[in-house]
Amino acid sequence: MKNWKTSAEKILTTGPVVPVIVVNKLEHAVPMAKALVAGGVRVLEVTLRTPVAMDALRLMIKEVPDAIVGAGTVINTQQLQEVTEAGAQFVISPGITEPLLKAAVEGPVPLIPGISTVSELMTGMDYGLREFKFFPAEANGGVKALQAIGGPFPQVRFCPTGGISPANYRDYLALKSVLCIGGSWLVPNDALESGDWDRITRLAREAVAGAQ
Ligand SMILES: O=C(O)C(=O)C[C@H](O)[C@H](O)COP(=O)(O)O
Repeated sequence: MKNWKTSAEKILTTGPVVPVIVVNKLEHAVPMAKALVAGGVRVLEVTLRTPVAMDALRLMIKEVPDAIVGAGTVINTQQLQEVTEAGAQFVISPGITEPLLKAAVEGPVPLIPGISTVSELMTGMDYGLREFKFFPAEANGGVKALQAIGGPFPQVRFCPTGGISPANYRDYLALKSVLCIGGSWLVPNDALESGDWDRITRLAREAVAGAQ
């Protein structure tokens, strides 16, 4: 059923934190990705929320081969096709739709869809998926909610995202069902704007070190 070139599990077990990246200026893309890799963070989620996102994705894939670059905020099959053609190594969506699931399981790139209810989780499992984003993690009840939702499904694994910070990410990582967490704090917009790549490397390094 799935012809994925790599597994979602492999992507989500590469490191404990996945930066959720919003790129506003194309020239930020490569130095930012290099700064994250220098800090020990290799799996990078580029959200399709800005006009330059697709170009940023392509550029990071080409220029930063040590990174594992995926697309985030993929919400329909057209975007899925576009990011697949661009060479995205994984795809993350904030929610789950059957057209997206159907297209993804027939395609080559692992999809990690967002779920926030048991029913959404079961829909994804119907398509053979075992790894999910839990979104929006904090607003949806946080660690307690995730524990309860995952309870009946011991084989399922999560990447909680949404409202996670250096103050609470360890609480999520402590759960057996959590492979990694996603967060935007690793790539602050003001650091991008001021070209403070060292700060991004530092944030990445601290996040990885703190997870151990
Ligand atoms: O763009 C997407 O597809 C999303 O799902 C949204 C992100 O997960 C949040 O924007 C995470 O942001 P923070 O809560 O600031 O860490």
